[in-house]
Amino acid sequence: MTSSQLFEQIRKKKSYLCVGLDTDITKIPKHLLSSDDPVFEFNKQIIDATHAYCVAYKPNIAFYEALGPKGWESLQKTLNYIPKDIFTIADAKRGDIGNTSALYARAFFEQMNFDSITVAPYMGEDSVKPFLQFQNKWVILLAHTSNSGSADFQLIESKVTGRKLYEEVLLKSQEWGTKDQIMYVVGATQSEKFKEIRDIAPEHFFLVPGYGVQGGDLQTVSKYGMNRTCGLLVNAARSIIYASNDHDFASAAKKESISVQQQMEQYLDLYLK
Ligand SMILES: O=c1ccn([C@@H]2O[C@H](COP(=O)(O)O)[C@@H](O)[C@H]2O)c(=O)[nH]1
Repeated sequence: MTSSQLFEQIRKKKSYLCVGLDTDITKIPKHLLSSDDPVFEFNKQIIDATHAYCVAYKPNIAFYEALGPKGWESLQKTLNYIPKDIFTIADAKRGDIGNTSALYARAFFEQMNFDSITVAPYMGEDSVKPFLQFQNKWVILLAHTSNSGSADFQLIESKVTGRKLYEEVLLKSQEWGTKDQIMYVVGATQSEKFKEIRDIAPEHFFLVPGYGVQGGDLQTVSKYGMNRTCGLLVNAARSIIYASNDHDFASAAKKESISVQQQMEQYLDLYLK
């Protein structure tokens, strides 16, 4: 999917919501456990209930690979079930020496056909470049993450440039590919930094986790993070998919995603440049 197709979906749905499919078999409603593939059954009902209100789905790969081959099968079935006009993100946080990265890229882009993958930029250009060789596929680089440990390395200032490590990531990596190939992870919990981060990468999409259970502020993120093509995909996983853990889990997820979509509609009216 291209950035203009993504923006078209955002305008059509008046939403920049990404639903996180972090499906934990120990947390899904008990009545699903008797089905052949409880994880897929849960995801299927969540997708049916939420697809009209979101523009992206982000399965975190850890939740599937922890289940072994059966988990990979549930993941592939989920991916095949997602409507084709919805952007898909493999939250896998990969990145290795070039020849290994090339195989990660083939796994997620060719075998599974995800639109995008999250990548840790720590190993530098040759570890990221192999992911950029695929047409209409995206690399989503970790820039300033939502967790408290993000301060440990990402905020270290270079003695040479005076810039923080996450600022160096944002600046340097823009030389490796275009705004139609690279997005950045910026946590919603870092909302006070969105203005300066947007100034460093004015045109790129940001994937914004950390809203919902982690407490990030949607309005501040939207006010300072939005650009001419929205430029934001705000992710919520647990607050939507576990809105209820009973028979009504899908309708509760629908209600929660409608509520987020309605706020996003207002913010698109207010802040789209
Ligand atoms: O900085 C980051 C990068 C990735 N994540 C991932 O996003 C979701 C958040 O889930 P919630 O339930 O909405 O908190 C999860 O998959 C994380 O691994 C992140 O939170 N922060």
